[in-house]
Amino acid sequence: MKPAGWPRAVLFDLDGTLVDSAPDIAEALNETLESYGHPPLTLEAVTKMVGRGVDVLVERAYGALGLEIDPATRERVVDRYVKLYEARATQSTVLMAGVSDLLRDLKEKGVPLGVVTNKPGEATRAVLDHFRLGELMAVVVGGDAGPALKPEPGLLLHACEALGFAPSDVVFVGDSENDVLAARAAGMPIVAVAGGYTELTPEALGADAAIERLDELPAAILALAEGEGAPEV
Ligand SMILES: O=C(O)COP(=O)(O)O
Ligand SMILES: [Mg+2]
Repeated sequence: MKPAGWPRAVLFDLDGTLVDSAPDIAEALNETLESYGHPPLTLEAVTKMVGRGVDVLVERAYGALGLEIDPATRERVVDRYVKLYEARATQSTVLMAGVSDLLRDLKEKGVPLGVVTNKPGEATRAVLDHFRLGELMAVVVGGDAGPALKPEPGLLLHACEALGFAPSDVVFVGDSENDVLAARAAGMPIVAVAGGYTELTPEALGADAAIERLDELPAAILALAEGEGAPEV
């Protein structure tokens, strides 16, 4: 049983958790590939490449096309991709089901909220502001904030520090193995939500709680606060 007022804050992953951003990511990535004379990838293929940050996205795209990429070229390709993505980050992107209600509900209950994503900060803020979610966030940490990307714990620890709360008092909500590993390494409780950009089920991700939809989050948090562990898988 956790003390009253637990958790002190809730942090969310972005891509595949709060927003379905894969269509804009795929479009910007394909524009980038085309500008270098390479063929496009399908939305389905790109969706599975999202979540480890922009360097890995570009590496995976080149790998899928059977192309080698040296570090200097990758840097140039990543720069172009980031520019193209920033220019269209909110064209086809939509909120995941239940996001607005959930965030406003948590906010009304006085729970500070934040976003911790591997997506670079500028595009992250543009997406959040487009959906008027930026104003709900006490902290927003993007992939270029300084610390190593998830699955390393640094971005999450950075957010907890900014909020002034111990990691064990802050719940993280994400869609991928990356998020689970980062939270574990940071010492944070983690809730995995289905419908994101992994082929694994939320149960298989090994989180403290697994939910099908975001509107199940308050109940999952309550169960964690009451000391109910993750269901056996
Ligand atoms: O890979 C990315 O750029 C972002 O992914 P995330 O929001 O799931 O961390
Ligand atoms: Mg994600």
